[in-house]
Amino acid sequence: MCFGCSERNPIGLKLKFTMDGDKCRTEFVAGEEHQGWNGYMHGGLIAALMDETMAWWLWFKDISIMTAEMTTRYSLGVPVNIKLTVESWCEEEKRDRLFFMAARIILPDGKVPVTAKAKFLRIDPEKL
Ligand SMILES: CCCCCCCCCC(=O)SCCNC(=O)CCNC(=O)[C@H](O)C(C)(C)COP(=O)(O)OP(=O)(O)OC[C@H]1O[C@@H](n2cnc3c(N)ncnc32)[C@H](O)[C@@H]1OP(=O)(O)O
Repeated sequence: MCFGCSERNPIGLKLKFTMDGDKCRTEFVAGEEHQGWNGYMHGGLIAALMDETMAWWLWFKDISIMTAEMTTRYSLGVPVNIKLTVESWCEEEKRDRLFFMAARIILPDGKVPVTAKAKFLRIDPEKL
């Protein structure tokens, strides 16, 4: 019952993903229950949105992974109650095992308040 994408997780984000060319995308509207500071989305949840969108890029290609490392750059606050677009893509792959991924959040006016980079390692799907 994934916190990011399961329809059955009662407190989950219930994200749905699509692949468009080399990008994986989802949309999300944060509510007041997702706030940190008043009116702004909690940074940990922003990271979760991006982690999940990068993981799904790999999942669409049938690659089972774990996040091994992630860096998030918060340049602007992310307001609640507006539609966010989250995009991810793969920047590099090493030995068919280590995937260098990137993601960004896009606001309705085109501003990019947060970007992330992460390393994902392929794991044996039987271990999931
Ligand atoms: C339906 C779809 C649902 C999708 C849901 C996705 C959920 C979102 C994704 C997540 O949030 S996953 C949860 C958060 N992540 C974790 O809990 C991961 C915890 N860590 C682990 O399980 C292991 O450390 C890991 C699987 C990442 C790696 O363990 P391994 O035993 O497979 O690897 P090992 O430590 O032996 O390292 C293998 C190689 O990778 C290298 N490596 C490990 N960590 C690295 C790193 N951070 N950066 C670069 N290289 C790294 C390591 O040096 C080594 O290089 P060599 O092969 O050359 O020796």
